[in-house]
Amino acid sequence: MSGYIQEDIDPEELAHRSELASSIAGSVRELIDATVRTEVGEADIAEARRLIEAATEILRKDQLPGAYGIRFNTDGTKRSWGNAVLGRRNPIAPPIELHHGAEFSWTEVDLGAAYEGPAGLVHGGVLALILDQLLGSTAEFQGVPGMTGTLNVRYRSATPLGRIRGEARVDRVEGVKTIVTGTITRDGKVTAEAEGIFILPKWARGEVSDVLRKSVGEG
Ligand SMILES: CCCCCCCCCCCCCC(=O)SCCNC(=O)CCNC(=O)[C@H](O)C(C)(C)COP(=O)(O)OP(=O)(O)OC[C@H]1O[C@@H](n2cnc3c(N)ncnc32)[C@H](O)[C@@H]1OP(=O)(O)O
Repeated sequence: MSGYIQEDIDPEELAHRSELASSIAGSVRELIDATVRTEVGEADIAEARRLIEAATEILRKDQLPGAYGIRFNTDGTKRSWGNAVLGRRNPIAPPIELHHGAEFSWTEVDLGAAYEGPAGLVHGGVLALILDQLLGSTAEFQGVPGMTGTLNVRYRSATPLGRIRGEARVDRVEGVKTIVTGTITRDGKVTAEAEGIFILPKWARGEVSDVLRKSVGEG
């Protein structure tokens, strides 16, 4: 599959690049929040736009030809820095950091003004986005990965903006299908429940390498 890239980068250099990726994305994330919440007038907006356009021009000096893809390094690590949920170089990613235990996987993340749907509440699509990745990565970590075939989300109660917790576990495996369940909680209360069916795609069946099958890495 194209988009899966093998690289050989010295771990120290990789750590440095990782730091750079997190720092630039963090700055832009801050900018997004500031943009959503700004009350400044026309002159300040014009000045901010000038500076943002100058920054964009600097970043455009050296660009990938397309999306970031998924990159494996010879040290066994994997990077999905462009991922819309996990990507450490992607400012529209919340970003969530996943933790994997033997029984379940979890994440905790602060969702601020940029993730609003109804007033003061997290957008339902954002919760579905997070659940999709969390459940999919849980299947991947357990060695039974797949593409999302179906994702059902039940929104039990509104989720106020702020710190949420997501948890997921593999419920069962049926051939090429992995059924994963999960929840979103806010202040200890379950606000959304999900069940996902993750299906090993045809192109990966029979030939999926161990590195791809259990290759959870950093976002
Ligand atoms: C190593 C691979 C890694 C993959 C990526 C890991 C990312 C990890 C991160 C993840 C987070 C990010 C996640 C993302 O963002 S993934 C991006 C969003 N998802 C997609 O783009 C998926 C698009 N769809 C497809 O690629 C194929 O249709 C898939 C792969 C889903 C099925 O393929 P195919 O159509 O060829 O399957 P089959 O005909 O052999 O049927 C096989 C079995 O599956 C049953 N079935 C079929 N379709 C569905 C369905 N929609 N719901 C429920 N069940 C379904 C079917 O009845 C049969 O069951 P049974 O009769 O045997 O009981």
